[in-house]
Amino acid sequence: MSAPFNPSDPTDVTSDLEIKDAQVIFNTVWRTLTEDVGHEHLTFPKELILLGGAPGAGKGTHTRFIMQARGLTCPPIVVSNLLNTPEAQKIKDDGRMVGDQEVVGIVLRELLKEQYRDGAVLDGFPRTSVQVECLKMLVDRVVQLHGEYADTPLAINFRRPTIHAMVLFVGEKTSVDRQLQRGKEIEAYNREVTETGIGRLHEVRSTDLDPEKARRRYQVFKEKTWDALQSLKEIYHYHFINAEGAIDEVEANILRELQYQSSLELDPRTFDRLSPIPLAEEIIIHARQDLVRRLDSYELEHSELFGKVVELVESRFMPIITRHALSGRAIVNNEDSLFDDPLALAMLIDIFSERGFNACVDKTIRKTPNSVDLQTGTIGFLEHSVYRIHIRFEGSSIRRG
Ligand SMILES: Nc1ncnc2c1ncn2[C@@H]1O[C@H](COP(=O)(O)OP(=O)(O)O)[C@@H](O)[C@H]1O
Repeated sequence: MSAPFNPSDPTDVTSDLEIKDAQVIFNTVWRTLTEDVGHEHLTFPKELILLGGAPGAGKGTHTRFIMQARGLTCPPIVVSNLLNTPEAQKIKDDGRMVGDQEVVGIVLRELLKEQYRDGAVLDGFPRTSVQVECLKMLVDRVVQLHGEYADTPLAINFRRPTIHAMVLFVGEKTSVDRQLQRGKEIEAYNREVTETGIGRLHEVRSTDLDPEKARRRYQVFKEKTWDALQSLKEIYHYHFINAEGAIDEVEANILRELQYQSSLELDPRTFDRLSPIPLAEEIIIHARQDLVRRLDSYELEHSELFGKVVELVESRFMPIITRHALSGRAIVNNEDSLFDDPLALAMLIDIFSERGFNACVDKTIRKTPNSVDLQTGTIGFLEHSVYRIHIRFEGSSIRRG
């Protein structure tokens, strides 16, 4: 799945040395994990959403929204919260980055948890080009496991992984302003907790309180993380989000990016099975032209029947529908034998569509007893069809004078 390193490619920012580092780190982490949990428990999420962006870009703010959009209910994995040893804490306080081996080890172990089987959001990984290389190696291994377990009872735990990289972009000024704003918000919140004794104190990053440190964090992001995130573009579904705007604008940008992409996400066998069924957006493209063609063919080829259906709509349906003009909903029952011809029903639906109504028909068979065999006691029934037609349209918004 990962592209081989190509030194002549200017977009390939990873050096040979970093790849070697990554290989050593990844192999060490993978070996330890395999020894600890066993090969058949190396079950990683089916979907990984990698959330990247400058500090203050809004990763934390938008995580819940992104998870809802993807139907994920497990908690997000905030990588910096996992790095909570005293040494890591000191490094974070200085606005620097924790070592790759520690990060990769912790992240991979976390991803094995059952709750992330369908998908996980990783906030803040990968942050360096070595971490990107480790991620690629992880994905390659997971694809390999998918192949190994394909025709076994464990296949469902080893589905082909889908990787989305979502990068929220903001410039330095916004990044620094928002980090400091977050610092102020957390301080105000903590003051309230102290005064009222209600709630739990939140951790304040020292970089969120000091403009110089906040700027340094942004610089570290630009120098180490930005290119690493860019390199994900070549290999995974990459979503670049302009996150400079207001929260609802950013959410709209995210939603636009995360449109359903089943051809890329589903297992190829599942996709093949579903592909004969057209997508909704495909069938609506020519819907209007198709309707016009059908109506003209009714007029030209079945004018007598068409005339009768139009006449029936006018005399029997419209008076009832008109009475429901406020609500925009009417149900009309009809037992006319005209509709025993399926073409008449098709005409009815098309006539309503052309005039701006939505009609849908429910057919039931009504049985009326009409004879009894006195010898056997068997009752004979007369059957006839009843059509219940549900009509919807945009009702009047003016309800009172
Ligand atoms: N689009 C936005 N407009 C205004 N403020 C925002 C926006 N996105 C995030 N914020 C604010 O910026 C601060 C940092 O956001 P956060 O989500 O913690 O960033 P990150 O997780 O990327 O470091 C928070 O105070 C948050 O309320």
